Amino acid sequence: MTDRVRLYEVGPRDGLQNEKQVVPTEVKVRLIELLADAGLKYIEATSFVSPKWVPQMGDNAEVMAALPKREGVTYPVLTPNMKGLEAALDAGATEVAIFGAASESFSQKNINCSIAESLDRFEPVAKAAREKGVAVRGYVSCIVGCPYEGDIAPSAVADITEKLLAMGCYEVSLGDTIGVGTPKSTADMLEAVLDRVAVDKIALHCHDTYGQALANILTGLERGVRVIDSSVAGLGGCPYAKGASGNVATEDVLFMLNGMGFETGVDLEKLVKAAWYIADELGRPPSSKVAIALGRPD
Ligand SMILES: CC(C)(COP(=O)([O-])OP(=O)([O-])OC[C@H]1O[C@@H](n2cnc3c(N)ncnc32)[C@H](O)[C@@H]1OP(=O)([O-])[O-])[C@@H](O)C(=O)NCCC(=O)NCCSC(=O)C[C@@](C)(O)CC(=O)[O-]
Repeated sequence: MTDRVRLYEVGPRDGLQNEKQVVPTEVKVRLIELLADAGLKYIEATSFVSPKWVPQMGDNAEVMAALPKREGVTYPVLTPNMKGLEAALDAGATEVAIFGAASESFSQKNINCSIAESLDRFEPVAKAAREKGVAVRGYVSCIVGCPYEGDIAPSAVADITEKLLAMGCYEVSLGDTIGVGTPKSTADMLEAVLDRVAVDKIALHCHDTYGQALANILTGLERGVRVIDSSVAGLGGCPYAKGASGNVATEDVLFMLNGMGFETGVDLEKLVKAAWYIADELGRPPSSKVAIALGRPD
């Protein structure tokens, strides 16, 4: 049996949230269509956060209303609190994500509360979502380094991961928000987490700021991680983490997984088409090696 990896596409949300220029709703929706055409089954579509904090996601309800209806495709959205959850449910979300951090300072900057307060906010969100049959994913930011505090203790990542799972998250995505991880720090962090949590509950979410993402993902794959977050064309960055530019590009991850014989169900050629589409819309080339190497499709 071929080993499967689930690619969880974050381009339309994590990828675009930091864009300074307004990206029209129809461009976001067309991107999502192209990603679904490429075979991606999890496409994080938008976030229900404060439009004052992240204006680019202010068209969340419009994006949700225009999503392509595709069998077997899930469009998760971020919901930091009950207000976000209610709006997401009204917009028809079937999967939501709560997002915490292993760093106190990052938690304050990103969601305006401490880690403990964030968990108090997430608890009712997770409960209400699950009561409505809506799946809940968890995120932990700053798994190896924080833009404000520097190195993060692996035990802090394990602590919050356990708490998010205890709240009913079906999996927790571990985010190297500013891409400072290396295979050594990623391995140390994973060792602490996997000591307490089953590997099939864990996803990796690597930013490629320092060119380490593929190596860090490989470190995760070698330890049994089989869900990888990535962003088409290498779009991305968190507005509350200076230097967080560039999620690992989905097409770079896919090229590696194909070469290693992993099954993903994603078509590289169609994915590269999506990468060039959004790059052209943003007026700059994709920041992924693979999209550049394969070139703009005819
Ligand atoms: C969390 C809050 C809302 C707290 O923000 P707050 O100011 O503490 O919230 P509040 O409850 O005091 O409300 C203040 C105002 O915001 C409104 N409000 C309150 N909640 C919502 C909501 N859900 N949707 C829309 N509006 C909302 C609320 O109605 C009120 O409006 P006002 O009365 O002033 O007009 C704020 O800090 C926020 O929106 N932060 C943005 C966080 C964010 O989106 N960050 C980027 C995503 S995380 C990420 O990228 C990392 C990740 C996941 O990819 C993994 C990784 O790479 O590490």
